[in-house]
Amino acid sequence: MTEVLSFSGTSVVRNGRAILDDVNWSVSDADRWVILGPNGAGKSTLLALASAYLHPTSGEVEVLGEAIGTCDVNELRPRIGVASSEMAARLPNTETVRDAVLTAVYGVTGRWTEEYDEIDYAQVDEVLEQWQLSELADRTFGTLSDGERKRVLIARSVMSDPELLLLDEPSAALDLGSRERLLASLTEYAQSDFAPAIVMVTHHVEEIPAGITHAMLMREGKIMAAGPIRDTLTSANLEATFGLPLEVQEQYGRFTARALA
Ligand SMILES: Nc1ncnc2c1ncn2[C@@H]1O[C@H](COP(=O)(O)OP(=O)(O)OP(=O)(O)O)[C@@H](O)[C@H]1O
Repeated sequence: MTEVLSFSGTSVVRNGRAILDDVNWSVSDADRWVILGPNGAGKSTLLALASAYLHPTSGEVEVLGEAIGTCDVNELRPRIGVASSEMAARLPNTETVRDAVLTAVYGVTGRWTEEYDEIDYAQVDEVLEQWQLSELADRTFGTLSDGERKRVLIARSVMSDPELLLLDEPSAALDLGSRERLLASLTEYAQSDFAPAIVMVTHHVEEIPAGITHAMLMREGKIMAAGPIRDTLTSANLEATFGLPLEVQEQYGRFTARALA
């Protein structure tokens, strides 16, 4: 097992407040993590560190064996796949689905004069097929439904065979059918031998695909609980994290949670 993420004593301070507070966490290449926590808990800040877009105020962050602050992030970032709403906002609406995925090879958005090899074209076709996008390959990004856009973002994030995959709310705002189809694809991907380490953020336990192995619960910049998912995603831990009595249930590797009356 190789360690792909290591946080030790990591804090991020903004306006005198620790928005991430003394976090110690490690992710190995076989892990698939979900991060949950109330609004403002620090989940996006954690992902920004993991994607090498933010430096800690104190403590250390190592990503794929490179220490943030001393390494060349431009060499590191292409090794990390990121699917987030920020990435969606950067993709031009006029870009075709094929090019929106293909341009991940150079880490750019908006195809211009870059040259691609046969192997890139073969790879893009394979990835589009894997994420059920082949029929949409020539459609422009701006004409897609929310569910289709989410698929494009994930396809793009896996296009260059990343060593670490970060998914920020991959199924947020999807209708039930689109969510379930996306979760089935994510489950298949997460359980495949070629998948990298995965860290996904979500607001709802119902949006955790089967195949996720570990969970972290955050509140006010701190880790409330972290470890193997069944040990971590307990009613007591969720109650402490979200501040109300909650009951969590698991069936067939999927979770549900509801407030206790
Ligand atoms: N640049 C900044 N300056 C000041 N405060 C910030 C800054 N960036 C984030 N914060 C604050 O840090 C806290 C954590 O933010 P973060 O976006 O990481 O939370 P989150 O768990 O992702 O929240 P959400 O679920 O709402 O997306 C929030 O209170 C936010 O307002």
